[in-house]
Amino acid sequence: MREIIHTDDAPEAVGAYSQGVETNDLVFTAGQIPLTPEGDLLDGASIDIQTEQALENVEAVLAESGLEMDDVVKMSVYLDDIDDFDEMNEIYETFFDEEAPPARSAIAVDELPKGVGVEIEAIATK
Ligand SMILES: C=C(N)C(=O)O
Repeated sequence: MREIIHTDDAPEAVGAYSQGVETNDLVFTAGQIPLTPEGDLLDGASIDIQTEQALENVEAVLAESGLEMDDVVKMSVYLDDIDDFDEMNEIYETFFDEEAPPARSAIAVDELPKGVGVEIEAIATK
């Protein structure tokens, strides 16, 4: 089983990908950038605002599958600038149970789509 997830509560894809894909037991979100569901790109915003929007988008895609952030098993965070790591973490941690957050990778990359500062994706279990 492979089911495409789509919700108006997360932004439309900016390329040839689905907002999320559901399999029997797992939900994979696309990398979410700080783009609002209405299509406003927050590329000039501070990294905490960008992180919050990206995570709200992840949350919305998961919600379409009936899942919550506590169902996430692995997060991947891509930063345009590793100096944003601490500021990203301050917002990031507010989205999860502080005793049992998911596994995570946080990686600085050369560039991100649309010139944003952060892109975040999740793998969640049903
Ligand atoms: C933003 C993306 N997830 C992409 O371009 O693949």
